[in-house]
Amino acid sequence: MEGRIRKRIRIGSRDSRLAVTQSQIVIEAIRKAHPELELELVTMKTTGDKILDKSLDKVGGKGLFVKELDIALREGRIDLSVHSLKDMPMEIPEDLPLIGYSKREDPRDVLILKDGFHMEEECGIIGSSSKRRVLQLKKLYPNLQFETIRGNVQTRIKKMEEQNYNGIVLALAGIKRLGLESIVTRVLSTEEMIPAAGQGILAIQGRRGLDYSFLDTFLNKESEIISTCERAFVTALDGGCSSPIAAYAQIKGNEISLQGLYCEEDSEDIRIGSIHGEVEKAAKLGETLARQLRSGR
Ligand SMILES: NCc1[nH]cc(CCC(=O)O)c1CC(=O)O
Repeated sequence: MEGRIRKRIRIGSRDSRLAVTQSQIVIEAIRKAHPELELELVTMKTTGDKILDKSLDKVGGKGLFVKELDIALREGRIDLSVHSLKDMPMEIPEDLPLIGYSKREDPRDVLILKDGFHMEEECGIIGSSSKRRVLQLKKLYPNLQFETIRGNVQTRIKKMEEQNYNGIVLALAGIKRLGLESIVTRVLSTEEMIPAAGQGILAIQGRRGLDYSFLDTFLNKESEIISTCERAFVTALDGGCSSPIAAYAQIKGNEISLQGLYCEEDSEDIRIGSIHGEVEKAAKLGETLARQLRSGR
């Protein structure tokens, strides 16, 4: 043996600041557990990053933020990719399985308001292109109007400051990872605003056949169960990432509870419900709640 074998691992990421920060969290965790590995970050723009002038619903297609990374993974240009679970399509290609999940960061959404604007004012424009967020905020603040806003977190904050928006809604997880907590006006509780399935969780995607045991200390079993439950709910409702669906699962001991929200496309009929049971039944619980909400119970 000629000294220490250096194994190089290339980690693929979108090139937004949040995506890179998230990938660095994973890189640091691997580095700590396996200092012998050589880790390289490979960033790339995805279709979803390139098309900024349209609402995602209009662009259509699923997995707009993952396709380029999938191709790089398949071609062996990267060895794993780091994603926000929330952005992952429900169907994952068989040859590019999800290897595992991070511990969940705070799953709540936050309001970021322009200086001097208060939600109770008679009117105001909130920028959001998420039907899930708009539906739930309309209930809380019927006085407000909503307009689509696109771009990564940085871009949206800038658009709010420079354009005709009085505020925006973002995930606290991303804001925290970027160290931007100081711009948050109000944190919305998970009852006021049920989060998106997977919000706050990072998913690691790999190539079938590769050994990912170097990730073992990073991966979180609870997040895997939570993902199973929340994504079973979304899948059973046939929803992609732009459908008005919310799902939030929590584990306590051997019990898992799931809060779900579902709204038939282009209707105002918001259905909210919850279910709980043993963690072993995570997928079944998600499917059952989906069926109950869809049938109107
Ligand atoms: N769709 C973009 C996206 N994907 C994941 C997050 C936040 C981080 C997370 O949920 O882990 C964000 C930004 C946002 O919604 O504010």
